[in-house]
Amino acid sequence: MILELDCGNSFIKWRVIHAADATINGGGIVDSDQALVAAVAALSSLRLIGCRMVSVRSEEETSALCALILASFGVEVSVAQPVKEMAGVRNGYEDYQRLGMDRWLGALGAYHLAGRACLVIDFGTAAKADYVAADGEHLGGYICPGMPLMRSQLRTHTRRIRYDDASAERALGSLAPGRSTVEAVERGCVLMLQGFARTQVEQARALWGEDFTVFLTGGDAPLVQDAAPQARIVPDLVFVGLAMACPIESR
Ligand SMILES: Nc1ncnc2c1ncn2[C@@H]1O[C@H](COP(=O)(O)OP(=O)(O)O)[C@@H](O)[C@H]1O
Ligand SMILES: CC(C)(COP(=O)(O)O)[C@@H](O)C(=O)NCCC(=O)O
Ligand SMILES: [K+]
Repeated sequence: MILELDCGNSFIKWRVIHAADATINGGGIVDSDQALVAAVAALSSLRLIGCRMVSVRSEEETSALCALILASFGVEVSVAQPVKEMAGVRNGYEDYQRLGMDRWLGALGAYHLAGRACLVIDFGTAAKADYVAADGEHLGGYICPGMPLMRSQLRTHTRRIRYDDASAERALGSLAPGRSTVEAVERGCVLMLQGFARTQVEQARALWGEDFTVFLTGGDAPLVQDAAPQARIVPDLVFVGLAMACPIESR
């Protein structure tokens, strides 16, 4: 079995797959290193032969987690590293090392799955869009605040926007004009994300006509689904790219 980890700025997404056929044994989303170890250790008949990781966290946090995985499960962690080119995709950044590894792996995974031009939109802590042309050229992309950041900026920089998580969740039952602060903020931010998605799709259309595939991923992708009905929702897109970047021999 292989442990796969996607360490974002807010959460760690994890799953355990069988090395031979990549079928999924377990997985989840946790908010700390300790919670990760507890969740993975709770899997019955766990037999890890390796671990691969993508992280957009600091070097220190990333190596601390690698050390914890080694100490807890006895496996070395293979951490995905920036490259200029892989699997037919060429990194489009002026400095390829600066492109977020989650974005790069999402682009790799998308191009692998689609085999043609693709637009990847990832709604995590930040919202990201990346463009890969039909010939594999990564054209670059966009980054803006995602749902968690928009929400917390409004809460932190205003005096009268205050509400709890439970009412936030209830407010998203509809996108009608809000009749309370929580509805106004939560629905307003979702509309911002939807506007972002629509604009990206428009731009892809201007570039490529109808010959492209749209991928939606990240924890908040479901909030945006209606704005991009043609999109493929692929929650594990980064893991697709991660398996390509960090192959682990099964034995
Ligand atoms: N099961 C879930 N657990 C935690 N957060 C979730 C879940 N489903 C959706 N989310 C939302 O997903 C967002 C985080 O997305 P994610 O892709 O994990 O971000 P990051 O990679 O930046 O850590 C948050 O706004 C969070 O509320
Ligand atoms: C843009 C990001 C902060 C997104 O992080 P996430 O929302 O996945 O937690 C991450 O991809 C990153 O740190 N990128 C480096 C900067 C860049 O891609 O230009
Ligand atoms: K991410």
